[in-house]
Amino acid sequence: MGGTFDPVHHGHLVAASEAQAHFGLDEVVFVPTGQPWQKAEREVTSAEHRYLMTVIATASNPLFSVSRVDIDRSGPTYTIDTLRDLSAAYPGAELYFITGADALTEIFTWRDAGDLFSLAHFVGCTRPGYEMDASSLEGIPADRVTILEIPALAISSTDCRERTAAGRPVWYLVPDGVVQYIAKHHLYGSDT
Ligand SMILES: Nc1ncnc2c1ncn2[C@@H]1O[C@H](COP(=O)(O)OP(=O)(O)OP(=O)(O)O)[C@@H](O)[C@H]1O
Ligand SMILES: O=C(O)c1ccc[n+]([C@@H]2O[C@H](COP(=O)([O-])O)[C@@H](O)[C@H]2O)c1
Repeated sequence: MGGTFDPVHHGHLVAASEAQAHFGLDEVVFVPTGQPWQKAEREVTSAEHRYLMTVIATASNPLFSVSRVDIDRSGPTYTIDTLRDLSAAYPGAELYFITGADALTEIFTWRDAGDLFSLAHFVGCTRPGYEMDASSLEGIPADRVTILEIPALAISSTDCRERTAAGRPVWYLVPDGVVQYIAKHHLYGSDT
């Protein structure tokens, strides 16, 4: 599952769990972005903080792991590179790239988009507030994409950051350890 995870929240974790169960995946690898070039206009928290929060959030699930491939590669993060690196790390594995339906509808703006579908099956998880326009998926080979209906959790990293900055709680929106990590490192303008 690719994401900026700034911070990781329960919407991400539920999407990963549902995809794992639906496809019977052996493992879900969370891949925090290094430099999310389509978010270049905004400030993104350091990759190490985002990586560590993702490790904390996933630590209790034996089927979840976190990869550093995107944060250890310099330059903008492109999924084509992510998938090539993961193919090399997991030779012979059948890869599923899990993302939100909102991100999937943008896939033809991604680098080398036409080459992505030979490397992985794409899973777009439904997300409250995002109506899926089926026509945006027309260019994807039908056998390489699945829209997966998941329990609706209207949580976003943006809202978690804004709540923290305003001194409002993010308990139960993100895992407990992530709440504590945010406070310990004074992320997102938290003052405790
Ligand atoms: N509540 C959610 N339900 C389903 N999918 C989600 C949810 N939140 C995020 N995703 C998906 O997870 C992937 C990684 O998300 P990302 O790290 O960008 O989080 P975000 O909450 O969308 O962040 P931000 O608000 O900072 O843009 C994206 O493909 C996104 O669509
Ligand atoms: O490959 C690209 O050009 C590309 C452009 C935008 C987003 N992505 C990937 O889409 C995933 C979700 O991204 P984001 O920014 O919504 O967290 C993440 O794995 C990104 O690396 C990939």
